[in-house]
Amino acid sequence: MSDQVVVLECSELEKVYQEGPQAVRVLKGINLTLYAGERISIIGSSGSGKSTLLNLLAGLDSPTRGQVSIQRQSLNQLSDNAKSELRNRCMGFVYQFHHLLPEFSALENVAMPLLLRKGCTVAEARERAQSLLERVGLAQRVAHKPAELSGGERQRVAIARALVTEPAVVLLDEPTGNLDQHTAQQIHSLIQELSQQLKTAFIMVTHDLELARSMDKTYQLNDGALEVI
Ligand SMILES: Nc1ncnc2c1ncn2[C@@H]1O[C@H](COP(=O)(O)OP(=O)(O)OP(=O)(O)O)[C@@H](O)[C@H]1O
Repeated sequence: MSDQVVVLECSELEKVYQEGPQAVRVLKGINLTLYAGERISIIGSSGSGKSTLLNLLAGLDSPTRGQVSIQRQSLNQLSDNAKSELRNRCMGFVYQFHHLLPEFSALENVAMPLLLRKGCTVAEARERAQSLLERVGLAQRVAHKPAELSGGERQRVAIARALVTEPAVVLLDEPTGNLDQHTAQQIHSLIQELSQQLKTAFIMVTHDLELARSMDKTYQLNDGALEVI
């Protein structure tokens, strides 16, 4: 990598789910280093632990063993509030389902992460949201509510919302998984274009091998271990 600043690191990450008397060891010692601007994808069969891994990397769940650091800050040492603050400051999220707030317009949904920050005025948040929506091709849709948008447009709004805070890393969990093939292809192109233009690091979980291969590095999660393929 040309830029060697580490934005996210995990070491010996393990996750065991207790299913009644049975322990299910889903992740068995994952090591990963992500550099500023690096774009990686993670593939793996259903149930291999991809969502579990993303949740741990985001600090939304705690590992059984091992640790995750975001910008050199170990999540194990942070309170839930501090983790939320770190997520808002450093991370963006795109899920298979858009999770937009139905009663708010596209512009308001995209501005929301900035409005949750101290020190950002409503005018600044709206201006930045407008600019992001233009960037994802939705200049004509800013006032529409989620129900008034197509599936692809809603996913574009979700991508704009993930990027509006200029996060160090964006986590994407099956971003094209809920779209028809043609729309998935358009969102695929948008993610490729934005991820190449921005300095943001991307971690994308996908079943789409072509999309996975468009990232800098592709990992496979297999039997609890992560390997580059
Ligand atoms: N909260 C939980 N309690 C117990 N087991 C869980 C829990 N969450 C996930 N699992 C189990 O852990 C394994 C990994 O699940 P996970 O959702 O991470 O897989 P995945 O690779 O994201 O799958 P998919 O591609 O189908 O979304 C599965 O066997 C699942 O049943």
